[in-house]
Amino acid sequence: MALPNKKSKTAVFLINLGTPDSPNTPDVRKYLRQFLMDRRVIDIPWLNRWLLINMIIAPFRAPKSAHEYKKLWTEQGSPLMFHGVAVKELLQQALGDEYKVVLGMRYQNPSIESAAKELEAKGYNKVIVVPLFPQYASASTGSAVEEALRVLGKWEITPHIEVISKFFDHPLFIKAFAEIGRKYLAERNWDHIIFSYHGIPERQIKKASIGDQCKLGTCCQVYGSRNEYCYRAQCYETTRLLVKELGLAEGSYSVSFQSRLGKTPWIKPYTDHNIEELGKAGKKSILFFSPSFIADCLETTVEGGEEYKLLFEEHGGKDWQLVESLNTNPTWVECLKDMVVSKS
Ligand SMILES: C=CC1=C(C)c2cc3[nH]c(cc4nc(cc5[nH]c(cc1n2)c(C)c5CCC(=O)O)C(CCC(=O)O)=C4C)c(C)c3C=C
Ligand SMILES: [Fe+2]
Ligand SMILES: [Fe+2]
Repeated sequence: MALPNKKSKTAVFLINLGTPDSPNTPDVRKYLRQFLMDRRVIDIPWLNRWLLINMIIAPFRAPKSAHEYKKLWTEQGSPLMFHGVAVKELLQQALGDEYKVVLGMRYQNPSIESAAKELEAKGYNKVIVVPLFPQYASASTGSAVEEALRVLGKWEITPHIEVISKFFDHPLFIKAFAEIGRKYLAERNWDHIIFSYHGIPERQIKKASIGDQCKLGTCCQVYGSRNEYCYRAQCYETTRLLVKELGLAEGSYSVSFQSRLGKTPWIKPYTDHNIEELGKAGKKSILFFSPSFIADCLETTVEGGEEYKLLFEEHGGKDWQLVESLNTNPTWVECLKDMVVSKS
């Protein structure tokens, strides 16, 4: 007997980081608690992490972050969420009926567990897991995949699983970001261009060094099989490809890492230091790319679009322009489709 049609469908499981349910302090606190209790995000012993979260993050950081989230929030909610839902729908249309696309968030809602339940109930037996992080890091992709495998592994009939663990060099990912950036490059000459990526603690780079130990220096500027999973090397490679695609001149741009938390060393150079130095060096206009995010979020709109703009102005800068994220860019949807089809 032939299987019902729906059984032959492939499920596409998009996973993003997640965002609070609302910008109010209790929801932001709940989000930060779940996010930062993840041993891949704050990779210190459990008790130390618990104390840090309950003694510092929950009482002090949560209200401050809620204040930032209020600046980000729109009538449609959090951009990370509404762009995610829109991209899920666009990808579903692009892939057609042979696929079922769902979206789960690593932290808060809709959870990976609830998205997986929807698939299990319908009997999907092949799942393509797509963490929406261009560059692999244990704290982002690694955590999303760990959670997806935990949840999918509990199914009565365990599905065939494919994982797309990185796409920092996918030609359509590069093309999509370049398309958005080109609008601003055509408008005027910029004194400098920054490619800023979410930072991670240096020790997390060391832990992910397989074979050659990353020296956190110029070694990351050449990407290859020896440093395939070095997050910093993937960021430099995304930059190299974007620079090539956009035809930027050497010396007109820099790479740096943003959003650091705590006192331990994070990967360098730091974006805030980079901006201060550029301002002091007399640069008056900066175009700011954030190619570690595929949708606008707190780290692009508020940190990249507002806080860094102020910092630049405080150090003598005049014009600051954030390049918005991929959001619902059609080339980005094509990129997702291409990655899914190649795993089908
Ligand atoms: C130790 C702390 C953190 C690590 C490591 C980290 C890695 C990491 N994060 C992203 C993507 C995003 N992070 C976002 C927000 C955010 N990140 C941290 C901490 C770490 N991230 C915090 C505490 C927060 C919350 C905001 C704040 O209080 O500052 C977001 C935005 C989410 C949103 O709701 O808009 C994204 C996206 C990646 C890709 C990554 C590793 C490479
Ligand atoms: Fe983060
Ligand atoms: Fe490296």
